Amino acid sequence: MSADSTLLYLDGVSVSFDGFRALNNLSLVMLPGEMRAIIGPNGAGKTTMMDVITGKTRPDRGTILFEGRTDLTRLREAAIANLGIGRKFQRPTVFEPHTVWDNLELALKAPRRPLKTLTYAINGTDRDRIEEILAITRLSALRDRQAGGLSHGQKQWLEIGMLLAQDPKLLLVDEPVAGMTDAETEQTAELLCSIAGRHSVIVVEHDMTFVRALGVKVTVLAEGSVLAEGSLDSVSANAQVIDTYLGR
Ligand SMILES: Nc1ncnc2c1ncn2[C@@H]1O[C@H](COP(=O)(O)OP(=O)(O)OP(=O)(O)O)[C@@H](O)[C@H]1O
Repeated sequence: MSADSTLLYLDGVSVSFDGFRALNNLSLVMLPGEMRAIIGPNGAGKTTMMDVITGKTRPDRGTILFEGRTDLTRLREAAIANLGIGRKFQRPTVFEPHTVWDNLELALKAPRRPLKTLTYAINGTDRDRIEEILAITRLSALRDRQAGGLSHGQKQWLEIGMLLAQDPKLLLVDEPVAGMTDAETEQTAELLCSIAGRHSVIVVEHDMTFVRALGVKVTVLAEGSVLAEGSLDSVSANAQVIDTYLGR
């Protein structure tokens, strides 16, 4: 596929650590607005893939293009974040002493926004955007609650909301449902489905119930390369995927 119409284009990306190939000729294409689930065994290279996209790790070789033209391998982490690539790590990092609303307001003011000034005052548009994010993340009723008092799942949603406040074009989400209840897991799938389209989303997750609930194309990584790609049903029926990851 030509890179022109893609949001993210990885071609032949390799990374070695002390001679060990964490990514091995990895190629992957994401379209604007697409959500993709990445699965694979421990050590398959999922985190390393996120690291090369966000500039935390430099690939030894290969092409990584954003919006078909920006070469991410030449940019630093902050510059990549400024292009509109947001990342959510596994553990929630919200400002615990602050309220849910204040966390979202702080995120709106954070550096990605060109309007940031010391005299920033919240305007109606920002207020509407916070209301919208509260509704998406199901936190409207908890707006005045201290973030530290939220459940683990609610903290994860708040952090996703804080990333949404920065209006990313691409959101990378690492194991969002680890430690969540079944109900929270289901709600997280709904939340991510509701933001796909407006944002592209890459979700790394081991929880197959959650991946099924997302209902999106799945990429299976193993030994630093793509082992299979397609619907969860099709990759689950793939003999190599069963042998390497899902088990018989
Ligand atoms: N900075 C590093 N130095 C040395 N080896 C590393 C480094 N980062 C990753 N690796 C190795 O690269 C391989 C891929 O690791 P990675 O964390 O990307 O896998 P993963 O698919 O995210 O695994 P998991 O599901 O356990 O999170 C592993 O064998 C890991 O030990």
